[in-house]
Amino acid sequence: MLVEEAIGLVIMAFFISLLFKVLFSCWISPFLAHKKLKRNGFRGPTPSFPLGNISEMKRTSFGRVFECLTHDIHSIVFPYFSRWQAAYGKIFTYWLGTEPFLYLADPEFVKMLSREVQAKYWGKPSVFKRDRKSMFGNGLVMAEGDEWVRQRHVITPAFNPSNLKAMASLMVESTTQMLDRWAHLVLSGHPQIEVENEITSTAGEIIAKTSFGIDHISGRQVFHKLRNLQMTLFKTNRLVGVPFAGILNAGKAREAKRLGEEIDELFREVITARRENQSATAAAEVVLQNDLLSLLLKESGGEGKLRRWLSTAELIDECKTFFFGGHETTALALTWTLLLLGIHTEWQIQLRDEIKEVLGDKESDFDFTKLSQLKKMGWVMSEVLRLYPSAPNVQRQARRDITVNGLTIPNGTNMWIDVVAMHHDEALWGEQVNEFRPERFEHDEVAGGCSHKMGYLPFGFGGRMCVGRHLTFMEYKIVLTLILCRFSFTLSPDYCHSPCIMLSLRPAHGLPLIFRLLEN
Ligand code: HEM
Repeated sequence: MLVEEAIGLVIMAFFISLLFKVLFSCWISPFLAHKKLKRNGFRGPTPSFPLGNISEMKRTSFGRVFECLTHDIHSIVFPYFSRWQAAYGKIFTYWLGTEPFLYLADPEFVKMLSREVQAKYWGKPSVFKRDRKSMFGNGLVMAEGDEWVRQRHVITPAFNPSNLKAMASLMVESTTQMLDRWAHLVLSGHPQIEVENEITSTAGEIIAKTSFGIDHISGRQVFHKLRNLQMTLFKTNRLVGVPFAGILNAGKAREAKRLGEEIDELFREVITARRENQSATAAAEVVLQNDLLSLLLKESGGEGKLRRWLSTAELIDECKTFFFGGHETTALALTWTLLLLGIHTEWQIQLRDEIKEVLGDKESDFDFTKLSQLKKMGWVMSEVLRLYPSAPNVQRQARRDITVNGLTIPNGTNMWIDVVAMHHDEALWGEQVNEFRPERFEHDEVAGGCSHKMGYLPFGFGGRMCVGRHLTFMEYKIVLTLILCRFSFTLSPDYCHSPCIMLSLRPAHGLPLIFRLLEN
């Protein structure tokens, strides 16, 4: 009898402690954090627990088609932030489930924050780390502290322009295959092409080739599984930040986990084969492939904190990070560029003239080391990333209490820097803020004449700024040059303007363009 009573008491104690934990994480802890943020001077829409402000955020115009082709997109893609900005200004708090977020669209505040916290001491929101674990693992995007410093030191040299140059031929190869397909379609009487999918899969192929090589059979399988994983994760309607919400999507979560494990296993094979190959050819100091994985494998040595070496598990996470961080962002920059050039055909002519002047007449003789001389193309890219930034926000998490301008941001608060809002802020850019005017970058290549240097952040800021941006510059210029040399294009009447956010900023209904082959 005594034993039974004891067991009963243990079970009861277990359930009481579980109940307390649930109550604490779903209600007490968020309630205290909410009070603290209010006490520290931050206002914002009232949350309900455990959903926070998610209900209002779900009421978006996702997929709605806009009659007029406006570039004034902030209230389209972030209607809830736009409403809350009108009520609370450019700095306010909101809640994703039980996670507090500080919304920032004030460049001066971001500048002060950046001065206050060095890159190494920034956190990345734990809630997103958990949610996107199968995509990024503990790779560079999610790493923090000394781990981040070590990874960044090993990875940065791989993105040196001299290393990247060797990848130009991989980019030309994939792009040419895509353009041959387009030429065939045009010649067979189908000049209308849906370019978003085309560009995204070509950019996926380019990033896979430049990151880990896909000629090897395992590399190709990894590429297809990575694409599947992305579809699985982002087709799910998830309640990020809401405790136990994963249970509602258990099937999808299991599928993502399974795909993640299969991808890791395939990468392990690719990496093991490379390591074996590498040691076999070490004496001859041969780099077998011109990709990032080969360069990272070459970067080894040191111990402890200064260990300039990535384990197989770390290399797997970095390859996944490059794939997910690098291909859609670049593909969307190109897609939005084609939209804008399809409308502003005078810029197609200007860019073609520039290509002729810098690279000459013959595509087969192009010297891609001269890409940096394509200045106007650089302005076009910057202007496209201003109006339609592929990465629409930058995220951080406080790892200690941070005081800025007399306001204390409590430890653990997530920060959401709204890049779309700052890039469309009339107070920063003037009356013509929503017009496509690449020439604004002519006399100010870095900030396009924005009245605050932190008002233009397509690649983030501070020490955590995008490590892959030079690869993007190169890929963007190569792909666009090859397109412009073979085709002229206009926007199809079938295009439906509907910018939306699905992790990145994309056209919800794709981008159909009408192509015409140029005579050489
Ligand atoms: C148009 C193309 C791209 C855009 C708009 C973009 C944007 C960004 C942004 C906004 C960040 C966050 C910066 C911050 O937190 O301050 C970032 C980080 C990062 N990006 Fe990119 N990116 C692009 C292309 C690429 C490519 C091609 C790669 C790699 C192949 C890449 C790899 C990374 C990595 C690894 C980080 C994490 C850096 C760190 O935290 O130290 N990105 N990117």
